[in-house]
Amino acid sequence: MTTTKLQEWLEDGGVKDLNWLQLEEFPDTGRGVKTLRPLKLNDVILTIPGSYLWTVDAAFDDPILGPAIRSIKQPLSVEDTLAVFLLFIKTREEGYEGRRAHVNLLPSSYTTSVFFNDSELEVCSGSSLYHLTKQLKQQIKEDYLRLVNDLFSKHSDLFPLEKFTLDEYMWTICTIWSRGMDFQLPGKQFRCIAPFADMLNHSPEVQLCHIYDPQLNNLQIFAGKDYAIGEQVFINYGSVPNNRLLRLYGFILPNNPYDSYDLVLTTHPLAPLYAQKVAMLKSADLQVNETFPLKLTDPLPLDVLRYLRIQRLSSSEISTAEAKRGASNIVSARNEAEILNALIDAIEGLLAGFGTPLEELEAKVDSGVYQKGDNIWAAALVSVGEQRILKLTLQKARELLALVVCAQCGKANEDNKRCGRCRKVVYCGTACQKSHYKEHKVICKKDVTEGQQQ
Ligand SMILES: C[S@@+](CC[C@H](N)C(=O)[O-])C[C@H]1O[C@@H](n2cnc3c(N)ncnc32)[C@H](O)[C@@H]1O
Repeated sequence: MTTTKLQEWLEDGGVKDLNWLQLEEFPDTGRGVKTLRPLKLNDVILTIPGSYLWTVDAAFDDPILGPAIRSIKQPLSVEDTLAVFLLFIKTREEGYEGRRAHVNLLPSSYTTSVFFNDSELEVCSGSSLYHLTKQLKQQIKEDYLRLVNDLFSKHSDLFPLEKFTLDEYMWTICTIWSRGMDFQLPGKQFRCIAPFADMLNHSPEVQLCHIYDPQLNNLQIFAGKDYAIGEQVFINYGSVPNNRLLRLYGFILPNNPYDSYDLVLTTHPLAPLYAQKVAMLKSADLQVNETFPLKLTDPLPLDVLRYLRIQRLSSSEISTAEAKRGASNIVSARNEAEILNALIDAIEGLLAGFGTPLEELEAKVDSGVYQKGDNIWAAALVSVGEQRILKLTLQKARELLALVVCAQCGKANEDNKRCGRCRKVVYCGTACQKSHYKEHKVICKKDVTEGQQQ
């Protein structure tokens, strides 16, 4: 794979040790970087000077592009500034040899979910990926039209519309999503694309090993583990779930340990005691519009319960000590039953919204109906991952509800007592316990047996 021009440009800028790194096609990850020497954990592999990065500042400092993007009344977003910068360089016929050498090495197409056709996307209908992808496709069109209106049409010499097409804009946005590196610097977010470093693929098995140093103004890549000669070198893109991997990077990791489902909770301003509850949420470190990642390892986080407990406080519960403490524990049996029933209804609704149910999708994936690596296979696995998490959340919510409401009559009393044997259900009294015995004994016995076998 010829990287000579890019290499020469970077070496002119003082980048060292590039001759130890080589681009190569790898079976599972596609093109990546191979090391031609052994590396030890934390060895510096690559240092790219700040002036070689694609950044908002570099776009603004460009003598031709800068004045045009500075002239816009409504400033461009970071993403759009980088997109215009990349497209501008891509369409230049002279000058910018180094940056153009980099652009020429970028993939010509992407497999991020916005490029999926309808039947590929339909496989994961109901998932958060499905909804977000539809929104993003629309958003990209709107952003492109705004750029045409605010920038391209005003500087047609720099941005000829036959080259600055919607398809090119979409390609550029996906370039930024899949290759951009984000860093939290004191007081600001910093986003860049680093030539050559952007050829490194992701592995969750290496340590985080890319940093931007604002003092030295450079980007450094370290070895995230020990490598032998000829091995592929990876960086770690972070704890990214499959729905996000497919949306931003166009690939997934089977059995991804970071899979999650983003549960969005909001409270309507017309809800009773709204102002007081918003204040209570705030003092409990929660926002009124919050997104909670439900994870395989924690499918029902305490913060979801705290949010819902506060949201559903009655006027008499709002001044209780537990509510004031941030509702980490049950506020009242009534409140707990209400929030768990609401949560169960909501999760059942979400699961019913998936076009293909979990069991059917799992069977299809296992039987090889979908070719491994295809878009449709990746979409199916995202749906499987999200549905598995939601089912775990549902199970957890049902288990908690069974510890609050009488298994026979459904009453949520403070003094309901647990079944002395399995301790997984509660009763409001012996009458209910006796009436429920026939039904309960099957599970009660089963749970005790399972417990003994473990
Ligand atoms: C920063 S670029 C890495 C270099 C890229 N493979 C290339 O050829 O230019 C990120 C892209 O690499 C691919 N990629 C990275 N890590 C991967 C992995 N573990 N499995 C499959 N594809 C991966 C995805 O297409 C992703 O969008």
